[in-house]
Amino acid sequence: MSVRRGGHPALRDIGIDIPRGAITGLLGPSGCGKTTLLRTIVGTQSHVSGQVDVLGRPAGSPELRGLVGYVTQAASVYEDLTVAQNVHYFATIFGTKDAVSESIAAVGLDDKADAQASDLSGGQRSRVSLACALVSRPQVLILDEPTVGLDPVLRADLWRRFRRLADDGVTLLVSSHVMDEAEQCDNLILMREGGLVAELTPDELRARTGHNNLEKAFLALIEAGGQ
Ligand SMILES: Nc1ncnc2c1ncn2[C@@H]1O[C@H](COP(=O)(O)OP(=O)(O)OP(=O)(O)O)[C@@H](O)[C@H]1O
Repeated sequence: MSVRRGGHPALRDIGIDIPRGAITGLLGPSGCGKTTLLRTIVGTQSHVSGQVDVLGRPAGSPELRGLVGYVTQAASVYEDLTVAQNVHYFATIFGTKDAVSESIAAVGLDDKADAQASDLSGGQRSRVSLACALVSRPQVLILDEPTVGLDPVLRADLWRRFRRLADDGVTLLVSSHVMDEAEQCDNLILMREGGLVAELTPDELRARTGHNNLEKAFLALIEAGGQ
């Protein structure tokens, strides 16, 4: 599929398969089209040509709403509500009020459940957004740079939670700038300037480039034009 944004091509002839129950990392330089690709899969992107199917249905189909969770790059929370009220709001929409506590616990915010969102740090707000996405118990979780602004301990903790979700059968697609996070992924989609550079595992990336360090491997692949 291809996407035009602002009259210019933002994605060009992308053809990928994202495996179920695994963590797929989406990596590439700023502006290469990562968010556009995520929005296309969620079904919120206009000017898409070609075909995008999610769980066997066209992206954005009404039946997919509770099945696909999306956490945008900027935390989207209601500042005048508490953490619990934010998550409860989405639980009400999806009919999953029994999942409120487990979703707040899953992002490590139990002790902040009654705090007003406006009083939280940036990293805590991001985690509220994630809890709101988890509360529908989605089968597919689309995360746009979910660990930006988080300290290394919290980052490692979130990646452990992502792994547990994948082990439970959830399909995760996670965009990142940080190549050490690529290490945590089962599969990698590497992009550049709206195009697909490669679709491979971290080990395949190392083998193809001869670099053990994934950052160096990615740069080598980019310089070689994805060949
Ligand atoms: N609202 C918009 N209108 C027009 N063009 C846009 C819009 N948003 C993004 N673009 C363009 O689409 C292309 C892809 O942007 P996108 O946000 O998908 O990149 P990205 O890889 O997610 O970047 P980053 O890592 O910086 O978030 C860029 O060339 C950008 O200028």
